[in-house]
Amino acid sequence: MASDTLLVSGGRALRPDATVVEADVLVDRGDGRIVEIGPDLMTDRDADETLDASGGIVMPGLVNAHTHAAMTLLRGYADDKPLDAWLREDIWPAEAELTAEDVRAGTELGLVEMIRSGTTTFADMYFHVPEVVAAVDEAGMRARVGHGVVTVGKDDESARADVRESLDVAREYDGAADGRVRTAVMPHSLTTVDEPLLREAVAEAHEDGIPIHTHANETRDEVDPIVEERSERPLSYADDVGLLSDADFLAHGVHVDESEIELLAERGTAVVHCPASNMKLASGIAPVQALLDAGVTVALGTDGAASNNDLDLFDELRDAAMLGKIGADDASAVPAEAAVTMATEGGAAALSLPGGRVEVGAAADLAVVDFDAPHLAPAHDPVSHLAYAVRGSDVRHTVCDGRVLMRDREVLTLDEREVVETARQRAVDLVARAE
Ligand SMILES: N[C@@H](CCSC[C@H]1O[C@@H](n2cnc3c(=O)[nH]cnc32)[C@H](O)[C@@H]1O)C(=O)O
Ligand SMILES: [Zn+2]
Repeated sequence: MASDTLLVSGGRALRPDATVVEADVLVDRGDGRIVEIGPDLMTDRDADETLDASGGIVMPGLVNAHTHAAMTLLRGYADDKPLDAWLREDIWPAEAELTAEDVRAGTELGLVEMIRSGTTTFADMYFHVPEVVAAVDEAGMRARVGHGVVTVGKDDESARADVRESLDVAREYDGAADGRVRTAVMPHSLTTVDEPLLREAVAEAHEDGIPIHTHANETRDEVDPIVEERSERPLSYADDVGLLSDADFLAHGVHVDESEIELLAERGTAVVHCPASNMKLASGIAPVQALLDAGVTVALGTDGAASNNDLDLFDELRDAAMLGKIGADDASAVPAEAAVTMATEGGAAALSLPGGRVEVGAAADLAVVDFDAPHLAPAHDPVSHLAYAVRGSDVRHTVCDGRVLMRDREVLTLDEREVVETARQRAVDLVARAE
């Protein structure tokens, strides 16, 4: 029996087989693991800390497997443009003005938003990574973080410095925040990092057991030049560069053909589907059901708040199920259970991080979702609701690594008001500098 316990009592637990059972969940706060799941485990008095889950569903904390958290500062700054113009005309010029303090403030805003919508774990590609790590440490979340590398348009020296920084921070911060922070080397994409440096970065990272995370096959404009120049598909090029290992994970995978889907399945490389970003930038529709059918690990991501425009993964769940059906021209494609699995277990698997399952021995990363709201009545099938009707604001408590990050909708680890105010101010100043 654990000596330092958190009891999540009175709710119904979503099990890995997608069944829902009336059960308390007992957590060892010492090692951050689930020690027991079952009815009436102990009285509230016997536990060191309790969370009331009555009327709610205890599910794995959601995993946002691809985002740029600090981009909350650019939420609503530039909309209604395709990827390339959006990045070059608006986003990159604004990002050039970002300071380390801005990244800290924007990241904290993103983390507050994620905690409030039941996300415990995320992957972040940005810069000023030490600030991102400090924010994750303070917030109590779990993350795989990295420095995004762009080499196009840079002289050789600054291109090399960008690669160096990505490798250096990945080595330095792996295992930070009591092990809740892991890292990856993050070349921005197959077209924004030149081949020789891409090869170097991948080889060095893998030599040290560090995974690669990159944007891949996001738009047709990005795929076509690779096909023209190399007479091969982008993921065949990626494979040749060595970045399709089973620890690596790719964002988007919108324009992948059958040969690329097969390649992903063979290599064990995960894809992070970002349906809202793909719709907003009109990037296309990822063949999610085909990826699942082939056995590819599929996770979900919001992408940055400037292309979404929020970090609520429940929106992503719903969008993934909806868009998956339109994409496959089949209403049975990407069913509710598959969407929920992508947002939880799929995410944890893609990022090679603990969590994603409510089961004994698993990391105590949990979201308790209130089912009292009118839009969740009646509840014929809780899994259906999680995919199609629940909103992030229905999350009552969020727990990561056995620690309560939000209780009764109050974030405990960050000062929500202060975080929002600071981010607002910094965003205003940032935009003024960029214009
Ligand atoms: N060190 C790099 C920064 C790369 S961070 C990752 C980048 O990805 C950008 N980004 C955000 N969303 C997307 C997307 O959907 N596709 C491609 N890039 C994106 C984001 O704005 C950020 O510039 C530099 O010197 O520019
Ligand atoms: Zn992205």
